[in-house]
This record gives sequence, C-alpha cells and structure tokens, in this order.
Amino acid sequence: MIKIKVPSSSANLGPGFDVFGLALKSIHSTAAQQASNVSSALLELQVTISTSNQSSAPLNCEITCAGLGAESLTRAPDANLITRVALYVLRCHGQHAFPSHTKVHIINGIPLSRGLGSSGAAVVAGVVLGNEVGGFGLSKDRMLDYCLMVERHPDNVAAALYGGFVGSFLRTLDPKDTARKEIPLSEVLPEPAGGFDTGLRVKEPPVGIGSYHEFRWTPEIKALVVIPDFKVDTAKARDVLPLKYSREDAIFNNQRSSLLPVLLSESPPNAAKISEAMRDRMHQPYRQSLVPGLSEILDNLRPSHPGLLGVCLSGAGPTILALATHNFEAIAEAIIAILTKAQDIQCQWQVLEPAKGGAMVERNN
Ligand SMILES: Nc1ncnc2c1ncn2[C@@H]1O[C@H](COP(=O)(O)OP(=O)(O)OP(=O)(O)O)[C@@H](O)[C@H]1O
Ligand SMILES: N[C@@H](CCO)C(=O)O
Repeated sequence: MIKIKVPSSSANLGPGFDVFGLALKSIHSTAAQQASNVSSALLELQVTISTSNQSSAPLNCEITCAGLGAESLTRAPDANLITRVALYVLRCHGQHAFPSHTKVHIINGIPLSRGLGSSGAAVVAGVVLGNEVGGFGLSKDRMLDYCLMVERHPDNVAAALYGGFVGSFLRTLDPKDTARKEIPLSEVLPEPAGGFDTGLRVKEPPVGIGSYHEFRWTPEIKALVVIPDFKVDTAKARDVLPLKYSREDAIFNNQRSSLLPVLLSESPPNAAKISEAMRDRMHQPYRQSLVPGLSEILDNLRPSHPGLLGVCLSGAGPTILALATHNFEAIAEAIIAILTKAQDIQCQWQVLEPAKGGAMVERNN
C-alpha cells in the first residue's frame, strides 16, 4: 500500500494575496479523530494496485471516501479532483488510465470550501498520486509545475507540497498553455476534465513555471482557526474581487507583505507590528459580504487581546485565522461571538501549527 499525506494550508495571511501560504497540522488530535482514523487538517490517500485481477472500474480506478465531506465527493475518476489531476499527470506521460486495478481510498481531514486549502491539497495529492502509480520519479519542483497548471494561485499548492510558511510566484504563461482544454482547472469545478476522451497524449507543463521560498517561522506563534459552519466557494470568492486596484491600495499591501515574513520569524514576536502588517486592501474588504462579521473581527481583534498577534481571513474564507502565542480559548470565543452575532451559525475552533515538509509518501508492502 502507498500512503500519500498532504497538509491543509492557509493562504494570504492578510496582505499576501496569492503569495503567502502556511501549511498547517494539528497540534493534538481529539479522541474522536483517533477513533475514526481521520487526521485533522490532513488529506490522506491509501492506494493499492492489485495486478492479480483485471479492473472493471472506469479508468481502472475504484474510489472510496471517508472523513469530512466524504458524502459530497464524487467517486467518478474523471470528475473527482484528485484522480482527475492524477489522470492529467498520467496522460502527459502517454498513459490513458490508471494501472489495473487501482484502489484509492480518500481520508479527508480538511473541511471543504472553508479557506483551509482543501482543493490545493487535493491537487497536490493528485499530482503525487499520478507520479506514484505511473512511477515517473518527478521531483517536487517538477510536480509544482503540474500543480500550477491546475490551480493557478500558487499559495496553497506551494505550501501543501513543500510545507512550512512559503511565498511563491508564477511566471507568466503563454496563453496557449493556459487555454489547453485538458487541464482540469479546479476553479471551474465541477465541470469534468475536457479533452480526455481522445486518447491522445497530453502536453506536459512548461518547466519552472513557478518558484517558492520557505520563510522562517517563530515556533511560539500558533495558528488558531475558527471555522464557521458554511462554505464559501473559492471561485465565487475570487469573482467578487476587482480586476484593477488603485496605486494607494497596491502600496498599502506591498508595504505590509514585504515586512510580514520577517516579523513572523522574530522572537519574541512584535504584536503591534504583526497586527498592522496583516491588514489588507486587496481581497478582505470585498469578501465581507460573503463572511458576515468579518469587518468587525478585523476592526476589533487587536493586540490588546493578550496573546493575539494578528487576525485575517484564511484563504478565500469563511475560516478566520488568528496568529497567537497563548490565550487561544478567549481569542476564539471573541471571534465566535462576532460571527454568531452576525448570523445564526455554529463554529468550531482549533489550534494548528506549521506542517514542515509538506506532502509525503509512505510505501508499505
Ligand atoms: N479530498 C478531496 N477530494 C476530491 N475533491 C476535493 C477534495 N478536497 C477538495 N476537493 C474539491 O475542491 C472543492 C473545494 O475547493 P475550494 O477551492 O472551493 O475550497 P478550499 O480549497 O477548501 O478553500 P480555499 O481555496 O479558500 O483554501 C470541493 O468542493 C471539491 O470539489
Ligand atoms: N489566494 C487565494 C487562496 C484561495 O485559497 C484566494 O484568496 O483566492
């Protein structure tokens, strides 16, 4: 059996829209999680290939799912994001289907469409899956190229693939490459992958289309996530953003995003500076309509709360990310009080920390 494990992630950290990504893992798993075998904040695939019997499954791939949102994940290999992406990798290498007979058991511990990088993790898991079952021996840097053809904002996939706190950028692609129909863009989900029925070999991604850098992270800083019980589709949360920004807003974000990685690497952390450096004018103001209470949280949760360093929307939301050193319960309660005053919802909260190393593969015979 092959196990593929990919962490969750929080993108942007306020001003670093489409740049910063923080791979996250649980500090402690609850008894319920241990009993159910679902690791919190982690996506796991258990993959077996049985050569003894011929597969009757479509594309030789049988999918089963457990964990968060399992009932909503499709079992069709050309539609499920993970296997679609794996098929993309296989077809770039001239293989039309999975090896017969491949079983993929998805154990999902990342809440779907909450701003914790479930689609980024699924894309990374898909590329790693394609690489493993195809035996292509791709490096992580080459796998990043595949991920970036699928999810065009690099923050979540770079964090999920490499782990830790990362910044990343993309090279501008030739429009011919981005327009290719067989690329299973997650932002146009749930459309099935196009161009797959031809049986033709799919063109490999250009080499080196993105770069990343891992920043240092001060271990005493933890990531408190408050996860409201509703979904925000990332594609919709990108549609509410303007196509152009004023010079003033661009400068506002540049000033903060340039300083934030340095501030988060220093011990003891400077709460006043971090709080200011996590402010943003590129996406959060436009996403307030999708996350009732967001503006009040951003205005009220200041470093006067003991232990709190700064607060922002996690990825495209609706999860709220608070960076803090202690006093987690009181900070979570203050955020939940605002969210539940704004609308009648339930929230869960958890304290996470950076997941070093990112996606990994365990091979057991
Ligand atoms: N484990 C998984 N298996 C298959 N598909 C998945 C899996 N996880 C996520 N997806 C797909 O990705 C979709 C969620 O993507 P979306 O970009 O809306 O949210 P997110 O990635 O959780 O949030 P954000 O990008 O803000 O962090 C799901 O509806 C599903 O189609
Ligand atoms: N940078 C992306 C992350 C989505 O997870 C966004 O905010 O739309």
